[in-house]
Amino acid sequence: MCPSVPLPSPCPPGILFPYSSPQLWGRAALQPPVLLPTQRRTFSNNKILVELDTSSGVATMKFKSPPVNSLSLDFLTEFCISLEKLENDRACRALIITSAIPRIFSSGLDIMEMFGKSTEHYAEFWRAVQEMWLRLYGSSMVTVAAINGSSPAGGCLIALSCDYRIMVENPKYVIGLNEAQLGIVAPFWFKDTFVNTVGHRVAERSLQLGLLHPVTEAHQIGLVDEVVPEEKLQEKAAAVVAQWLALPDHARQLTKSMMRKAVLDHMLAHREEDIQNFVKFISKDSIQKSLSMYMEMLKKKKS
Ligand SMILES: CCCCC/C=C\C/C=C\C=C\CC(=O)SCCNC(=O)CCNC(=O)[C@H](O)C(C)(C)COP(=O)(O)OP(=O)(O)OC[C@H]1O[C@@H](n2cnc3c(N)ncnc32)[C@H](O)[C@@H]1OP(=O)(O)O
Repeated sequence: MCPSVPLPSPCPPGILFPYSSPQLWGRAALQPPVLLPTQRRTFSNNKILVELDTSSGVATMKFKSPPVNSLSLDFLTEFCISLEKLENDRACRALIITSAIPRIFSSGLDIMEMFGKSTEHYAEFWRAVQEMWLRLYGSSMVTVAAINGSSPAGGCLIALSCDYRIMVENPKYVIGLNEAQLGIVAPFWFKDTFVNTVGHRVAERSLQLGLLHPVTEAHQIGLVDEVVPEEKLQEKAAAVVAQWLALPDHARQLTKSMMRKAVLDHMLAHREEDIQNFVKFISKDSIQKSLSMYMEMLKKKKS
C-alpha cells in the first residue's frame, strides 16, 4: 500500500482538490521502484470497459455503446462512476480513453436526451454533462485521448478535456465543436476548453462555423497533438503516458491545476445558472425544431 502523502503547503485552491482526494497525490510514484508482475484489474458496465494495469498505473477506458457512443444520461453516469473509481484508486496514475466502436470515438451528446423531454430531465442531463467535464478536466491523473474515429461536439469535448490527444490518420474521420451546425451554441466552458487548446482566433472561427475538422487539419490547428496510423495508436498512447508519468506526480498535478483552475472555477461559480440557461435555451420551440431537423437529416443521409 502506498503511504498517504502530505499535502503540499500552502494548499492551492485548485479545482483538482474537490474532485480528487489530496491524500492520494503521489500514488504509485512514491512507492519504492520494485519490479511487480503485471497485474490487471478490469471493471465494466454495458457502456464502458476499464482495464487497469496496476504495475504501470495506467488504465485504459474503452467506450462501447453502439451504434455511435452517444453521451446519454446513462452513459454519462457510468462514465463519471468509472472516473471516480480510477481517481480514488491509488494504483492508478494515468488514463487512456479510446473507443471499441469502429470509426467512432463518440458522436457527442445524445440528441434524444435534449429533444421532447421535460425541463426536469434537461436539468438532470445537463448536470451530468457538467459533472463529466468537471471530473475529466479536473482529473489529477494523466489523461490521453486515443481518438480512433470521428468525434463531434461532446465527443470533441472529452478529447479536449484530456492532457494529450492522439488521433488515427484516416481521411474519413472528423473532430470539432459543430454545435452551430445544429442550430445550438457551445456553452462557455466548452468554448473555454477549446480556446485553452487551440487559441482564441482558431476557436472563434471554428466555433462560429461549427467546423468538423479532418484529421490533418485538426493536427495543424493544434486540436490534436499527434496523428498516427491505427495500428500504432495504443503503442503511441502508452509511450506518451510513460513520458508524462516520468515526472513527479505532485509537480505535474499542481501545474495542471494552475493551468486549468480559472476555467474550472468559473464553471463551478456559475453551475446552477448554466443549468438554467441550458434548460431555457433547449426548451425553446425554435431550438427543438432545429434538433428535430438535424436528426431527420442524419436519418436521410443513411437512405
Ligand atoms: C446562449 C445560451 C447557451 C446555453 C447552452 C446551450 C446549449 C448547448 C447545447 C448542447 C450542446 C451539445 C453538444 C453535442 O454534443 S450535440 C451532438 C452533436 N453530434 C453530432 O452532430 C453528431 C451527429 N452524428 C453524426 O454525425 C454521425 O452519426 C456520426 C459521424 C457520429 C456517425 O455516422 P455513421 O454514418 O456511422 O452513423 P449514423 O447512421 O449517422 O448514426 C447511427 C445512428 O446513431 C444516431 N446518432 C448519431 N449521432 C447521434 C447523437 N449525437 N445523438 C443521438 N443519436 C445519434 C443516428 O441518428 C443513427 O440512428 P438510427 O437512424 O440508426 O436510428
